[in-house]
Amino acid sequence: MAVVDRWAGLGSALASFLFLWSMVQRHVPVTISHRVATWANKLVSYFNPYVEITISEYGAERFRRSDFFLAAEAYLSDACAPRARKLKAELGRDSSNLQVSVGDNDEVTDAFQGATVWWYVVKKVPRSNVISLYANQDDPRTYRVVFHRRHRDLVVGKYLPHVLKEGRAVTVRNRQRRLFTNNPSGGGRGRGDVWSHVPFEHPSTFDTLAMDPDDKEAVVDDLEAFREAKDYYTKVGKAWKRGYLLYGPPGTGKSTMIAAMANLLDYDVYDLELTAVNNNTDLRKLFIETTGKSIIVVEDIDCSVDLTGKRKDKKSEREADDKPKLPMEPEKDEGSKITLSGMLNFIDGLWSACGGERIIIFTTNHKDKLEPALIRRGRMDRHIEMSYCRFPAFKVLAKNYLDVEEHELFDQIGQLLEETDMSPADVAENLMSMSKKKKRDANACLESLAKALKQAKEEEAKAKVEAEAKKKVEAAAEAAKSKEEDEAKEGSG
Ligand SMILES: Nc1ncnc2c1ncn2[C@@H]1O[C@H](COP(=O)(O)OP(=O)(O)OP(=O)(O)O)[C@@H](O)[C@H]1O
Ligand SMILES: [Mg+2]
Repeated sequence: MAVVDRWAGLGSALASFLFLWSMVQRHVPVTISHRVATWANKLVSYFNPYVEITISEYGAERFRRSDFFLAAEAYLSDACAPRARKLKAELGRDSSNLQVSVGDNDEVTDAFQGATVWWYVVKKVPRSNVISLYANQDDPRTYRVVFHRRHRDLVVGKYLPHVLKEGRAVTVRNRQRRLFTNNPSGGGRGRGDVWSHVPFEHPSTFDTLAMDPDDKEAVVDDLEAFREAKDYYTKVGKAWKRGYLLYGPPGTGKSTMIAAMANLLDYDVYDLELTAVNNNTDLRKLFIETTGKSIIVVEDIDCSVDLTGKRKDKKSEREADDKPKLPMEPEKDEGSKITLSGMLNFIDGLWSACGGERIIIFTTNHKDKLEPALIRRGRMDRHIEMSYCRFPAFKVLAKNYLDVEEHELFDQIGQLLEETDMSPADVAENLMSMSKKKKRDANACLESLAKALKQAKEEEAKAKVEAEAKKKVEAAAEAAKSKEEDEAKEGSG
């Protein structure tokens, strides 16, 4: 501790000064003691050639850790941790590598363009009767950066920006991507509690996603263009975000595609459960608490809440209120009160521009049930249809599941897939079926698929015949009824 040794003498002088100072404070009026304090500061800085900058863990936004503090922490762990004596070890990205950072109350030295900089990590211990407002349960920490005053311009103008840039780069490198889900509204203890998260570890990629190759390429191009388009969005005056509507029958790969998107872009995923959000204000809070480089997903948007924008019939509401309630039945007010306008605000209101680099995805099985305002272009910029498995998509699945690119059954299966609607999930299930020897065998799996397709085709044809027959019976009954009515009219006339 070179700095501290050199100024040890000054330390004891300061201790005597502080004693005298406490006496002065007790007996001298406030204005005079304030002046003495100012002179004392000037005196110390005259003799002390070292300058100190502090970086607090919680800045002006008391509930959120300061970006600069986090960058400094990452920078120190990467560049300076090897020289520190007290280290903290944590699991990093993918839980496979170890992250080492500088321990509390330790000191590390860094060199930058001929200047030496000392970093001190100081933990602030709160007074015992103070209730902490910080989101994190740990006591807040502060970095003290100490350097000679002749390096002031270098440190402020170049070194600290370098720390910020490098620290951010290290954070991105070590980032463990996360899958967030919202906690029920009102259940959290503070702002930091609105989302819970687990590591995001879905293996899906666009290579393993079965869909038409041209459509797939178009989606990948669109995502990559979005990622690079920060300047473009600024130029045209648009918030840097993009909306996707994924629609199609169950098991066609909508959720799988979201995971592939997150893996392609290296983004976090926020899975928003709308039924757990009480009202528009809570919805906005949730949005504010998301970070950039993320995908916000609302699955099955048509089933989540009533977003038709229509007011409910007053009479039916009153009737519902009059019905006797079970003891455990929640009060009506406890339900979700998210409105269409709240949802539209969520997608493209002023708040939605905060942070930038966000993708919002809605999924649905019934696109036609959605309020057109919710999914108009500009809100949901791209509508992607995920449909039943056809031959090109099947080839991807056969390659993934069986490692087979050509097979004598391919023609037959291709033909059947054009004539029958089977979801990729069902096709995949058949490709995973085991042969009698409990070993995955390509021939057996493809035969099982062909058999399932033939069966599905027969069932479809049977259902069609039955539906037509039912239609005919209904039409005949209708005709007989109207004939009877006509005869009755004639009789009475
Ligand atoms: N296009 C696809 N490519 C690869 N695998 C698929 C595809 N579609 C479905 N699967 C497989 O089927 C399973 C179910 O698919 P997924 O959950 O993505 O369907 P979904 O469209 O989201 O269905 P739902 O509408 O019921 O939510 C996945 O785990 C995946 O293994
Ligand atoms: Mg799904």
